[in-house]
Amino acid sequence: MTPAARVQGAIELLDAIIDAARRGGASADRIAHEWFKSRRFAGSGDRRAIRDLAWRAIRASGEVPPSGRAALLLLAKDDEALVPLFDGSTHGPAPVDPDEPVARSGLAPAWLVKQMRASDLDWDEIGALLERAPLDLRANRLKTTREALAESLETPSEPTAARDGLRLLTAANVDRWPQFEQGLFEVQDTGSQLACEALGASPGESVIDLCAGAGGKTLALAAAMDNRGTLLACDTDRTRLQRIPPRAERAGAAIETRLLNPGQEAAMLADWAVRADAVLIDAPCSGTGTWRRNPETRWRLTPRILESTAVVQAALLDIAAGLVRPGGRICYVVCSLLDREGADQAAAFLARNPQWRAADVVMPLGTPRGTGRRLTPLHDGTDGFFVACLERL
Ligand SMILES: C[S@@+](CC[C@H](N)C(=O)[O-])C[C@H]1O[C@@H](n2cnc3c(N)ncnc32)[C@H](O)[C@@H]1O
Repeated sequence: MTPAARVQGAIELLDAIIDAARRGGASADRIAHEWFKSRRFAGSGDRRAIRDLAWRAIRASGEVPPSGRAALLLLAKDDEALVPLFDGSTHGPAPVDPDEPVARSGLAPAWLVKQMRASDLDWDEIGALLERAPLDLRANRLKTTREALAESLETPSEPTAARDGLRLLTAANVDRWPQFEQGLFEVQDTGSQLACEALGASPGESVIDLCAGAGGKTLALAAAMDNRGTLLACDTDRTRLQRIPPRAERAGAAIETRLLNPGQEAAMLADWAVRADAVLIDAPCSGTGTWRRNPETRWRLTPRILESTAVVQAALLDIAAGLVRPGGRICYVVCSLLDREGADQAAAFLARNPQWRAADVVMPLGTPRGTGRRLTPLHDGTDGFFVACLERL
């Protein structure tokens, strides 16, 4: 493809991403995957260039842009090399009309920026949420050590602050590596690894991962527990939960799964009432801490979504409280940097549950926030997280 055709490709891909964001459709990653699948003529260099341009444009536009072309024109304002590629050539974009719309640059929708500023995030912190994320691995201690894994990799890496973590120093397609097939590692952000460590799950315990999704954190808990004790992964999303057994098999991890019906979680976990040593709640949230990976999700959030998610978060905390034995604990985690979803939720839980207290969040990174700790890309080089540890008296 010519450079101009790549720009036109990025415009068309962005149009599909913008449309999905407006309709609440598939994620940008999924759309890009499907888009390239139906355009086999694009070689790997074309794909990389088109994706790179599209993601740069997503990062630059704080609000949903009027069109893919308007988003690319925003990039062209600061990138002189792009302007001559609007050349009207056969597969390239039409020449620029000085009166046509250009997307507005910005970090996020105004209402969201306001919430972030109220959560004490300065402009540098918000800006860092839109930078590129590094690629972190977690060595699977059920099968190897991080030192042995690092030595076996052809790509250079360095240890992270997480117990089993490695950060790759160059980009790589890790899911094609034999070490991945053998279950020697998982791809997992350092912040996510630290959130799992904060639960302090140990061998022999009875542990629930209440919002396990596809099991990213459950696998880390299984490794911490050395497969001894009981580890139950729950979720209300069947498709996600179904991904756990094959992943657990590859990792050699012992994990039970249980699908929950929304609104009936406590009843469906009645056999676990007041029994768990520890419950991890990796609650559904706005995902403001993961914009480095999914920058278009900030176009999808609304105050109403934020409020309804906060209601679910509070309910999950109360459900978890009914599962924990006296002396047991909850680790409440959100990949969000908004206090509404993090520190305020933990504080509200403690206010309505006098038989619970805040415990220290044992973590080598982060800064105190309310009764918990906050990890941010700028301060800690991780995705953004809030983590609180709560203990039943
Ligand atoms: C942040 S994601 C979990 C990610 C997962 N722990 C991981 O590390 O990959 C939040 C999950 O909560 C689940 N969820 C939403 N409402 C729930 C509920 N009422 N009970 C249990 N899980 C719920 C969602 O389906 C989603 O998979």
